Amino acid sequence: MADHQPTGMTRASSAESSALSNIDVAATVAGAEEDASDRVSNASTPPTSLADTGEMSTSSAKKLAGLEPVEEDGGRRPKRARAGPSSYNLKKLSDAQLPVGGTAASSRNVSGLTGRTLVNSEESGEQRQETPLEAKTEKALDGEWAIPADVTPKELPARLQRKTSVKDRVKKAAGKVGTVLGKRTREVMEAGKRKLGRKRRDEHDEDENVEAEAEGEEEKEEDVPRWKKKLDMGPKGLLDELDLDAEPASLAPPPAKRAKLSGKAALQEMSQAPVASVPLAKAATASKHMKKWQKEGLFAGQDADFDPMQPGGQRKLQKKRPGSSMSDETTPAAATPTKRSFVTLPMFSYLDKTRDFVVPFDVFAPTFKKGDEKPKDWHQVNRNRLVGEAKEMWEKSERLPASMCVCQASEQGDLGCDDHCLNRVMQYECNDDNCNLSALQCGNRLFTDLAVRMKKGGAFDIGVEVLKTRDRGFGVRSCRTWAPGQIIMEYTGEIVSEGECQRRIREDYKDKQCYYLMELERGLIIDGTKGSMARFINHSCEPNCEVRMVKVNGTPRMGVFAGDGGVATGQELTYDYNFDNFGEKQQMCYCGAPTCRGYLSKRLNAAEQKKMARVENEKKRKAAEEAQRHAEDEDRKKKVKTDRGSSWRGWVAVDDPETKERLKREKREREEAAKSSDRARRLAARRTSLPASEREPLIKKKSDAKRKTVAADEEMVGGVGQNEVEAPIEEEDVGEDLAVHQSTVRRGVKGHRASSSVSKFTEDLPRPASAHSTITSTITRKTEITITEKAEPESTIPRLVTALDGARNDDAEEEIAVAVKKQPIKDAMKS
Ligand SMILES: C[S@@+](CC[C@H](N)C(=O)[O-])C[C@H]1O[C@@H](n2cnc3c(N)ncnc32)[C@H](O)[C@@H]1O
Repeated sequence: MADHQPTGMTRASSAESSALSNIDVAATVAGAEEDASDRVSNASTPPTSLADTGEMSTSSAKKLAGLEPVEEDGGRRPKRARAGPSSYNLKKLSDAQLPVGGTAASSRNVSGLTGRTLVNSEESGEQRQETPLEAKTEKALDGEWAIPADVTPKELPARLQRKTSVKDRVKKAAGKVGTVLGKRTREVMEAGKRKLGRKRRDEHDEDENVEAEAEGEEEKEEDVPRWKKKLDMGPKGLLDELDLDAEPASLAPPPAKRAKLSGKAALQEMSQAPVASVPLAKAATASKHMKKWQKEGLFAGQDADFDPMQPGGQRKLQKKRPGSSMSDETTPAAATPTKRSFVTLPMFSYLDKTRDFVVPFDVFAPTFKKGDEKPKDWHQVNRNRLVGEAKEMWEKSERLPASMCVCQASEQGDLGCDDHCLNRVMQYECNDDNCNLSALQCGNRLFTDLAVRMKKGGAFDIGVEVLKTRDRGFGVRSCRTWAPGQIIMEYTGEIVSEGECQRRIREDYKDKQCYYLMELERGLIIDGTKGSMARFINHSCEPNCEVRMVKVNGTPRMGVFAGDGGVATGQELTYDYNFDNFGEKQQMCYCGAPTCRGYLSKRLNAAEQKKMARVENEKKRKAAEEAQRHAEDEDRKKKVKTDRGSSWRGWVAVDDPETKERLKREKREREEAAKSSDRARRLAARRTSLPASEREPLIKKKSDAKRKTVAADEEMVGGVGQNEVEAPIEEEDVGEDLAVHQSTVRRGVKGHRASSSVSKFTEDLPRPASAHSTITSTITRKTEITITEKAEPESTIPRLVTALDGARNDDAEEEIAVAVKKQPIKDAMKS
């Protein structure tokens, strides 16, 4: 674009080059737009809203801008111009009168009239009288704004260039969201108009503003009329979002709380792995209703080019000191801003460039939530303590001479002392005595890094938290990312001897479900019962961490390091326990890994694994065979069932010990019943062969009240008929065989009580289907039978039965019953 634009062109470009200008144009009703173009062509009335600002403002502004020739009507605005929207805007004004040594866009001053504008006017050689207002304005403007004409836009101070970029960005953004923005802006405009009220008042306000501007004062927020604030902000703060009114850094008033970062700085900050000592950043604005923002969290610990899925990337990271606080902040590698590789939210890049954008605090907060269960009986101790004889053992132990590594500093800026470092191989941490590299160059000072992080003590420095798992007790979750090989924490506790450890298992921890014992060195064990958070790390057969011993200044220490794949935010930390089982019973493993060994057991070497695989295969083969057999059995059973018809109830699973036992019992009972029945039959047969006189009464009634019942029962018994009465009770049978006897007798009685040497017995028996069923149904009831003497001759009962039988016939049933009632049974028997 040329340095100077024709009037119409300037306005057009101004409208294009600013989102706000676009908005204004869009907000203007179609008719107004037509009018505007008319006005441009006539050059009598400027096509911007400036034209609507009334006499004073129009004249002064136009003159200032050098855009307006002589007004034909003496400064009075044409009527139709008045009908346009009252969207006077300082930015538009400033855009309208640009450019010096660059495009309108590149030199727009968002604060309104610029010193540059005035200088340009002069430089352009316009011969006109400087008005008092112009003079006043020029005087008030900062000298900094007077830019020599030969300065190209590229040479402009950064803050001025920034304006250009804001404009460009806004233009771009406005173009993208054109329709939405246009619609919203129209709404904003309408809202503004409604608020404005009467036009005259508007004009008055606008004039005031122009004057205030001309005073050369920067537009302070409090000075801006309320209507303008509303107009600019919109009801939803739309324009504020776009930050169009941003002042150049040097001119803007100091921020309320925190200086805004430039887009580049913000990008740089975000792209670097924050080490994180500030869990909660201060609110971005002074308003207490504003959301609080967390400075880090989601990407904490994540280097910009960290991608665990890329093996190449991992190696690269491993070469640097991975994610350590020192590497983040001080190493040359970390100081270089790197490109972010993670996927960002769609609007992120835009916000990132224009705002101090931070991750909302509640995206991932490493804190206990209300109601989360906390571990009990945990005495946290973050450093090792030698206990008992371990102390002496430690003092007596042989100290190896300090090794010296020969690593060289990397020319590419990567960290030295990598996997080939002699100290590293010997599990020694480098220090100034055993390493030639400086702390910043050496990659084998992980415990030193850890100490720095722990000293900071922020939530993201610690970076892990204890949480309850579903099925494995408590576990440890990561609240940030950890690069491969990075130290996460130290496993600390009481260092005890092996003997003491055994004693504790036997005595102190005999009722405990979990042990927190970890072998440190031969003969020395760390008991993490009183120890660090690392004691809560669970086992996995496919872990994401490893636990290693490192000698730090000669002292063995146990560290938890991120595995080869790194650890992502929110993952549970796990390592392979390689469990030495203290008890007989093996613990089931619930790690859920595809290659889970099934138990918390020792890791096997190759030969053991082979053997194990063989055993497993054998097991599988057997299981398959068994399944096959089972399927065949099922088929067979099905076939048999169908062959036998529908009444067949199926086989009994004799494999079941309970069923087996039941079947045996039932069989035994059946046999015994049959035996008793045979015997009863035999005896009955013998009894019936005896004469009645030889039969002695066996049963006597206890009381009169019972007599009837007994008699009735006896009668019923008799009624059953000789053939069915098969239950003489033998002397030895009394009591022990009573159940069998009763069941075979089928008396149709409800119950009997046998006293004397006989046990009590009550049973429901089915009524006999005999010819006397009508009678028996009337007399069936609970009966007490007393067997008078144990040593009753075996023939007594059959005799009694016989007696009744003898008296029995269909016609005499009632009489017999009555007769029995009236006399003692003994007599009845005799008679
Ligand atoms: C050192 S503790 C780990 C912390 C433990 N979860 C707690 O709540 O204190 C080891 C015990 O955790 C349980 N555990 C750890 N990893 C497990 C896994 N993968 N499957 C089942 N249990 C596990 C076992 O009971 C084991 O004895």
